[in-house]
Amino acid sequence: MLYTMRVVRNRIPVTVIGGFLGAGKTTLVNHLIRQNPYKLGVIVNEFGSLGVDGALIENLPDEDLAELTAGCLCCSGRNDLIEALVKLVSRPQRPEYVLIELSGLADPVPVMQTLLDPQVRALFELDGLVTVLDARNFYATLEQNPEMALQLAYASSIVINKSDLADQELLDLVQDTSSKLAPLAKVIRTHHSEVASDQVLNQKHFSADLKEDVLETTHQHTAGVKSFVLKHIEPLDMIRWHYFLQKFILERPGHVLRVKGFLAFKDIPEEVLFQAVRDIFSAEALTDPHDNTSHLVVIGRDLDRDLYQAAFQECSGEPTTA
Ligand SMILES: Nc1nc2c(ncn2[C@@H]2O[C@H](COP(=O)(O)OP(=O)(O)OP(=O)(O)O)[C@@H](O)[C@H]2O)c(=O)[nH]1
Repeated sequence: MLYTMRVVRNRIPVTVIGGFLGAGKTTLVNHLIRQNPYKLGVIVNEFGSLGVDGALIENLPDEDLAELTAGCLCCSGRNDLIEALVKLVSRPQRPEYVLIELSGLADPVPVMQTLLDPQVRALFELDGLVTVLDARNFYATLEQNPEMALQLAYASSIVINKSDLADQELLDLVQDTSSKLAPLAKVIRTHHSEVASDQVLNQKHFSADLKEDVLETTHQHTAGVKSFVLKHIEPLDMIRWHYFLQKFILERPGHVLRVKGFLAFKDIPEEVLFQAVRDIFSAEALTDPHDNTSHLVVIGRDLDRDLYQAAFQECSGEPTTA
């Protein structure tokens, strides 16, 4: 089974904005709208039916804003989100770029998984997850809600906000901890979510433009989340790779949170950009050659790096008959 997909051009990029309650997500959305880098469509999700966050979005025509107030996107499911996305792009003046602001308690994973779904990817391209942090309350939030550490693992950019309310020492500590929890992310410090749009939008975190430095990520371990890089210089055997994918990634969604990297296969000329968010994965044939070796960044909990490296080494060699 060759499961690669061609890169579809002209998909509308989507950036998901997450972060703890009150961290500065709406402030960031407004700041991005003010900069006007693209014609933006915004989807706002919140728990209550009042649509408060929607009302807080400024300077955006009503038709470019979709409010999902029926429940938390991570619980109410993908259909509401897909409907909102389709509605935004069905307008004569369709947006060039879509922002999704999650509710402060939402798990970003179901939303990212929806955006990685092949049908959704026909029209939209997940660009990245921006996680906004309130620097002053960071450690208290993390202590009271350790699951937040896992949410950071998926971030492509971290905005350490409210720097006006924290001293230098605390900001350094928050930066250090958050980069360990989010080894794939770029970290930006600011106040009032004042971030230049080109620092968080169009980062292509989920596309074939994967930045090389990501692959140099070293082994880190904080709050149970660790990351490491698997490398293989021999081309992989497709059947053995499928076994590895099944056993070491897809069957371990509670442990393997995020995988990203390049794969080179025997007898297949194009290399592949592989991405997984828990048990949802995608693989795209690269149009430009990489270096014809395989590298995967793996982020997860309670993972044995040596076991993973040994199993990944097994992915070359003769096809198994099992
Ligand atoms: N002092 C200070 N206040 C800020 C900063 N950024 C945002 N705020 C304020 O913090 C409050 C919450 O900001 P929002 O942007 O609404 O936060 P949010 O993450 O969207 O909040 P929820 O939707 O409730 O999760 C607002 O009163 C903002 O004006 C900052 O850097 N410094």
